[in-house]
Amino acid sequence: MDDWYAALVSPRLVQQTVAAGVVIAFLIRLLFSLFTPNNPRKKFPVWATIELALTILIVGSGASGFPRRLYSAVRRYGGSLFGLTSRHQVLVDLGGVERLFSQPHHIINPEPAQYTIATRVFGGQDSPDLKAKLEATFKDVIAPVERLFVNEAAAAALIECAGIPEAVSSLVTFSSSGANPKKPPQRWERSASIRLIPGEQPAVEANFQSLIRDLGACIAIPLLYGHDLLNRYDSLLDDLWRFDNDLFPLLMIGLPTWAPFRMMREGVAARSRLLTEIEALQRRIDQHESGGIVDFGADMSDVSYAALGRAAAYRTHGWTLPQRAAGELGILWGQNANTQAMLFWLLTYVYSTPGLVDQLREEISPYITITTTELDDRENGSNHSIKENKITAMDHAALARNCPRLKACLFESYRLANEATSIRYVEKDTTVPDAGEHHHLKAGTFISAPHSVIQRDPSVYPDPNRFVPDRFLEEVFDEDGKKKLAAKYGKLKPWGVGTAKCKGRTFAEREILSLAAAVLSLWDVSPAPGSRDKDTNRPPRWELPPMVPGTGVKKPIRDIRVIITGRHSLRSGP
Ligand code: HEM
Repeated sequence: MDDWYAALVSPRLVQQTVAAGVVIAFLIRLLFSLFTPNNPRKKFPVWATIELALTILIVGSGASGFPRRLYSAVRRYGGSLFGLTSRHQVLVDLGGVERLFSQPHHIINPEPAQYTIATRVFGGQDSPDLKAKLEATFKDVIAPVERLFVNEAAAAALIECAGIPEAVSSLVTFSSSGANPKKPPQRWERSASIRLIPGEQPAVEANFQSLIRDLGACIAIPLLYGHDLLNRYDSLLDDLWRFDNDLFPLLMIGLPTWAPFRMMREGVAARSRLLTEIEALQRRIDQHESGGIVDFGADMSDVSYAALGRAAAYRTHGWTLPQRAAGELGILWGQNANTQAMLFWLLTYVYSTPGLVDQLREEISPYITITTTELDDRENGSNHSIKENKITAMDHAALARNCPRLKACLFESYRLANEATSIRYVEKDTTVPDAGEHHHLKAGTFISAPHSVIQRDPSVYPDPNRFVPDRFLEEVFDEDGKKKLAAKYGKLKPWGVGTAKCKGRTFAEREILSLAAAVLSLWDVSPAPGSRDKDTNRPPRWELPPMVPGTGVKKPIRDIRVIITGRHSLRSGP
């Protein structure tokens, strides 16, 4: 794992990129000081996105040397503040960032950054009308999401009815002799390029990222919008990931939607399908809420109160259906883009770390009940029976409460793959204390806090490129004074900070822990043999592909091909 990371971030490449970056930054500063346009709707400038990315590259991971010294010399402020202009400052590991970002919105405001993404990426039409509506509605559309996905009791209830045991029991549908005609592939299997491997016990080869990501999304989306949307909109998952992987980053760096290349064209087409379908859903919600006839007779009974509450707020403030669709695309994306990617990384790290799967299985086994049944497989042309394992009960609350090792694995996955950033707008002149210094920020400044800059800093996390979950484990005392292990976030901030901290965090963490625990309990996953393994006849080894920046969580540069079989120790057990 270290080798590929080292290759990816070779010092020469970093130096060249940084040198180019500093030159570009200078030009940006010059251009923007000369032609500072009016920014009446307080939008986060495109150049600030680039400045943020460059700062992470130059200052992140404990980087030192010439590029950092040069950048430090030309920046506007000092201490933890990096940035060339008074319009944007990047706060790097600022001690009081939580306090600063917890100030009321009339001083430090998250809404302008949200408006920027809503219009630059999610398809909202930039206009004084939409800006005014978002300002008036911001709190009312966030509150129902917070009530459902952050509140402990609500998030716990949501996970209980998510159908995780059933879904994970059929993570892959196979029989020993081929696809079972009575069991059509599950929705999440469709884009995983599944290949059945004949043999005594069934096995499949699959693209692990696609499979896990789509499994997570199939669990999560109905909890927000009901089952009908997923059933009715056949290409929902493909469109969502194309939008997330391809279009989102291009639009964030300011490319126009008419840019003449395939990635943009297909990304824009995926986004228009998403917006059309979400708009139709919003119409159905209104019909359902007003007691009228619902289009297609769609079942709206399981649409969440978060979706209904948001729809009510939109109606109150006069949002048009296309405006609502852009607002909802933001939530659909926010619910899935990071959560499902983190689930994939967690499982990949765990399966690829020798000995860890057994440790975790021991930790989670008291909270998951598995039933094994013997299936006669003769109807598929086989002359023996196969064993099928199913989860028949799960204690989700105990998994979240009593499994520190599993949680530590998740925290370590956040550290390696998560790239949370909080962006705010300074509405009133503000003083920022910073280790004895005080910086004075003027109203009209954007401030960004990239929380990931310390995540690979060796002075904070020794041996930073290795997956070492124990670094998040601490000994604590329980109520009876007994020592026990607990997983602690420490300096990690995967959910951002302050008033606009993630409004899905409780649910997201529980979804990931429960799904990961269920997959680990039922399935063995190993790397599929590559062409090199076939040539040399050696057993395949895990090789994690390089990571590239994503839209909140890093992405593997290519999918990982794996072999999935029912858990061996359950098959061969008594
Ligand atoms: C592992 C999964 C997730 C991660 C790492 C994550 C991370 C984040 C981060 C970093 C922010 C920005 C916070 C800031 O500006 O300080 C954010 C905002 C937000 N997230 Fe999440 N998120 C996840 C899952 C979810 C889920 C499942 C939902 C549910 C719908 C959700 C809803 C939101 C919302 C609504 C906001 C905007 C909050 C506001 O403006 O007040 N997120 N998330």
